[in-house]
Amino acid sequence: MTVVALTIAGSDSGGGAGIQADLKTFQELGVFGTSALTAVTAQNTRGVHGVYPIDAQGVTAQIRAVMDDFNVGAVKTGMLFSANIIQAVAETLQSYGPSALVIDPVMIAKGGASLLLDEAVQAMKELLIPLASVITPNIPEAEVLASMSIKSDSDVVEAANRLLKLGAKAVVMKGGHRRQANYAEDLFLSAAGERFTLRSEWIETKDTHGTGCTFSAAITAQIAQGKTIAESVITAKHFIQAAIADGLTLGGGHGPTNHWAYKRLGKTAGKDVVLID
Ligand SMILES: Nc1ncnc2c1ncn2[C@@H]1O[C@H](COP(=O)(O)OP(=O)(O)O)[C@@H](O)[C@H]1O
Ligand SMILES: Cc1ncc(COP(=O)(O)OP(=O)(O)O)c(N)n1
Repeated sequence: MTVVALTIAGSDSGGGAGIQADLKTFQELGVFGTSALTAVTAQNTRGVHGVYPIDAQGVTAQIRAVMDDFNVGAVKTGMLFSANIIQAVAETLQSYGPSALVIDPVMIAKGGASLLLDEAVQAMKELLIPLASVITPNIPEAEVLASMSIKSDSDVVEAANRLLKLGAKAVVMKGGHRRQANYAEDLFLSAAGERFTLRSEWIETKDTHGTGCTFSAAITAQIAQGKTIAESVITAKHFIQAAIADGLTLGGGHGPTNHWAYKRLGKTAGKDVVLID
């Protein structure tokens, strides 16, 4: 049976992040990818040169077109840009009943461009996060959503707990903005009480464009195929580790990760991922 996943996100013309990263990841993990565009960005490895949002009605129509025709195993959201779009996405998904939902709360691109208006943060907290099977913030995003600064390990745990209180069933606090010695550590916490850290070797590279999109898309693909949230997060960490380890040096800025690496080079391309309870 062909498994279908839906990504609701922005387009990255440079192909490393956004909808393009999601669809490449779905494909590599054996899932048929569908999409609803929220915005078009004029973007490359050097930065974001323009943001052109789709109106909320258009976003709703795309989601409906997919949901009315396919049996969608899991949905992910990426760049949502405005409160109007967030409201449209939340209401439309709810009208189809509960489905597995991975929220990557995209706010700011690597070069500093804003991909979420300030006015949209409250809508994300109130309307969307309560629907999340899992939310995958990086540290700056978690600071905004949890309304606190994150400096220590205990801050990471406290912020994750605050996100669970907003209604998410699970949280992955990504460690790409908080290097720990030679490691990139992601903390998984669930409302059901599961907790573990995924530790991988830190890879010295500037080619990390789209890491968050690729990681959350890999989680979505796994959930769509019937894996538990925890199993999906573990596989996704292997996928992103391989994709960064064998990154593509394309363009003059932050090059994209390599979506082929996980299948071509083996689980982690020689870079281990360790699960710490
Ligand atoms: N230099 C790196 N080496 C190894 N893993 C990394 C590196 N940078 C990011 N990661 C991993 O990539 C994933 C995405 O994290 P992060 O970069 O924090 O997200 P975002 O792209 O949303 O800012 C996480 O699993 C994180 O641990
Ligand atoms: C269209 C679009 N969506 C999301 C992002 C952010 O992607 P992310 O994976 O967080 O990677 P970086 O931008 O931090 O490299 C984006 N840039 N564009």
